[in-house]
Amino acid sequence: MKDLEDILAIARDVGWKAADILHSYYHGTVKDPDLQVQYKQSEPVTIADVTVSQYIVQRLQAAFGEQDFAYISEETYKSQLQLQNSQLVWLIDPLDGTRDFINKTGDYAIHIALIQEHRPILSVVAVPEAETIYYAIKDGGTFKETPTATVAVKLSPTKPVEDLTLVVSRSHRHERLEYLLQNLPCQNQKAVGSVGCKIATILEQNADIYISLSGKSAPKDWDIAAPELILTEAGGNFTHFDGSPLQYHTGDINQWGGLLASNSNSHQLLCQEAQRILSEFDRIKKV
Ligand SMILES: Nc1ncnc2c1ncn2[C@@H]1O[C@H](COP(=O)(O)O)[C@@H](OP(=O)(O)O)[C@H]1O
Ligand SMILES: [Mg+2]
Repeated sequence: MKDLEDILAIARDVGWKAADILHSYYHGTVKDPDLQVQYKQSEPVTIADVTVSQYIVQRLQAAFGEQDFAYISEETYKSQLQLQNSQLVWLIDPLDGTRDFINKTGDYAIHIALIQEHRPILSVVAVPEAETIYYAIKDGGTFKETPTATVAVKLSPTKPVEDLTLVVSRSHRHERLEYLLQNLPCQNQKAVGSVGCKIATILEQNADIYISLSGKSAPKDWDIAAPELILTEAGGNFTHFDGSPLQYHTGDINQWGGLLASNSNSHQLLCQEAQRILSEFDRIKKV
C-alpha cells in the first residue's frame, strides 16, 4: 500500500479537480447549468453534488482499489447495511453547503477524509470560491494551498473569551441552539454555510469557534471528519461538549449532540459553559 504522503498527493489533485467542476456549475459555465434541485429528507441535492461525487469516488477507486479501502460518499450512502470492515475508509462530502451553493452565498466546500480506527488520519478540504485547499496528515500539521503558494497554518490565539467570534449555521437552527447561542459568554456571532467553510474561517482567523448542536437531525460523518483534522492539526480543538473525541464510521453516520470546534485555549471553559446552559434550558422546559 502507498504511504500517506503519496495518498495525500492524489487526494489533493482530486480536491482541485473537483473544485473546478463545482466552480463551473456555480458560475453556470458548464454545458447544462440547470442544477436540477431535489430534496431528500428536507436537504437539497443538485446535479453538481452527484457529478462531483461520481468524479471523486471513481478517481479514488482507480488509485486505491477495493482491497484495502472502502468508499462512503454522501450521495451514494444508503444505509448502515452498506458498512464495510475494510481497514481504511474514505469519507466524502462532494458538496458541503448545498443550500448555500444554491443560494449563491459562496460558502461551499468539498471534504475528503481518510478514516482509520474511527479517526481521521488524512484530509483535504477544498473551498472553490477562495481557490484554496487545506490539507493535513495526522501529526503532520495543516497546510493551505492556493494557485500561487503553499503555507503551513498554525493557530496561536490570545483573545479573552468575551472577544471570541463564533461561526454558526445559517440553516440548521432550532430553539435549543438559539438559547445556547444567546447565553454563551462570547456574543460576536456570524453565520457561515458549510462546515468546511466554517472551519476555514477559523483557520483564516476570521472567527474562533464553531458550535454544532443536533436537533431532530444531526450532521453526518462526512460533514465533520475532514474539517476536524485540518483544524486540530493547525493547533485547534474539536470535541463533544464533554471533551470526548469524535468517532467516525461507528455504525451510526450521525454526529449527535453538541460539538465544539475552536482555535482557543478557552475550549474547555466553553464546553463547560455549553453543558451548563443546556441543562438550564432543559430544566426550564420541563417545568
Ligand atoms: N443539524 C443538522 N442536521 C443535518 N445536517 C446538518 C446539521 N448541521 C449541519 N448539517 C450538515 O452540515 C453541512 C453544513 O450545514 P450548515 O451550512 O447548516 O452548517 C450540510 O451538509 P450538506 O450541504 O453536505 O448536506 C448540512 O446538511
Ligand atoms: Mg455536508
